[in-house]
Amino acid sequence: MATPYAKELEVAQLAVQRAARLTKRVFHEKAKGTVSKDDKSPVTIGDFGAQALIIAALRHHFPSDEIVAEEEAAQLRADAPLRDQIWELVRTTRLDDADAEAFLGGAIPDADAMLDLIDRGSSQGGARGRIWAIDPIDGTKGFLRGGQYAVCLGLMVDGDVKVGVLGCPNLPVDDAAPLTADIGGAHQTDEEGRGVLFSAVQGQGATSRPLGAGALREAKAISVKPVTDLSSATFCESVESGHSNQSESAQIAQKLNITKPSVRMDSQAKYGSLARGAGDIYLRLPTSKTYQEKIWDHAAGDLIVREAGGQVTDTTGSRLDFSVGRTLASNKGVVAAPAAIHGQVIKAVQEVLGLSK
Ligand SMILES: Nc1ncnc2c1ncn2[C@@H]1O[C@H](COP(=O)(O)O)[C@@H](OP(=O)(O)O)[C@H]1O
Ligand SMILES: [Mg+2]
Ligand SMILES: [Mg+2]
Ligand SMILES: [Mg+2]
Repeated sequence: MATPYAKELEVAQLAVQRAARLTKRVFHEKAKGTVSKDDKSPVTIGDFGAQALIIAALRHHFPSDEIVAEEEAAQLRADAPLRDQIWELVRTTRLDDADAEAFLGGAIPDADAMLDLIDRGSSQGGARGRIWAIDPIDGTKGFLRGGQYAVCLGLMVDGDVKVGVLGCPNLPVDDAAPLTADIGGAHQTDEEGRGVLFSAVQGQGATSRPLGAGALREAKAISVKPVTDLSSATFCESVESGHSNQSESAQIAQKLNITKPSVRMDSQAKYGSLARGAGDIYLRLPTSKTYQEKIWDHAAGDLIVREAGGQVTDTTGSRLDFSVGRTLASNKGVVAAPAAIHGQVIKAVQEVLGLSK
């Protein structure tokens, strides 16, 4: 019997790898074609281009699947120079391996087809059927700042995440590298030391491998690091204070007798770092009463950490619920940690947030 979701996994890994290749080209450009969206958040030509390439591969293999993706093409339809800049990137980005490129369905025919592909990510999500969640660049602010970012893809079936893939071009390849926020000294070029592809299928464990430019590289099984002494634990959180309450996380760390300062890192690279034992705890504490986390910001990372032996819940201790639409409308915040200590962390979170019963 074939391994469940083997094809979805392979398509997702290669699609993320190809999209990451496009984002790396933009990362090294001075001009990233940044425009701001109606919610004042930034988006670059890399976000749009990566979304087009990923959706092209998904449509080729799974044409009747639904897609929830962060970006939309409306702004591009009214801005021909921006559209053409993105089209040039998309047209010229492919995997080095001809078989892998052909497997993804080959080239997008023209700029209009590219816009239509980007707009295929408008599903409202929900509890029924096969729905992909795409964050073409998670951590756009990190991407613009020269820090960490991630190309994120998850597949939900009836609201339950079955496949998760994260491409992290700026994380060290070495799973044992200590967790640092910066992207490695100037000596580390892209090729030699950076770029990781994390993936997981529900019930089949989690892996990491070097992010390649062609066929998939050799994978290794990964797992969270067992924490014996909480006071020496490393906890990570957003760089952006607008995305997570950093004073509350400091209070929680204090309650847990954690002495090391937090590692502030953009994007779902935090989930990947936990899954391979580089970080121990991830705290994402609400900064507003009304903000609802997007499903594309968490679907892949949630599965990868849980398949690596971690536990991921919101601040009340409930699992993240991906079945209610484009947002985690029934959750508040995120707490991720090795399963053995998650209960202790949640207790401290609830005391500081005043949620304890
Ligand atoms: N008020 C808020 N609270 C939590 N997350 C927020 C937020 N405003 C924006 N975000 C999300 O935070 C994501 C980045 O997370 P992190 O801080 O861990 O890097 C952004 O993803 P994008 O960069 O894809 O837009 C965005 O979706
Ligand atoms: Mg965004
Ligand atoms: Mg995001
Ligand atoms: Mg994004």
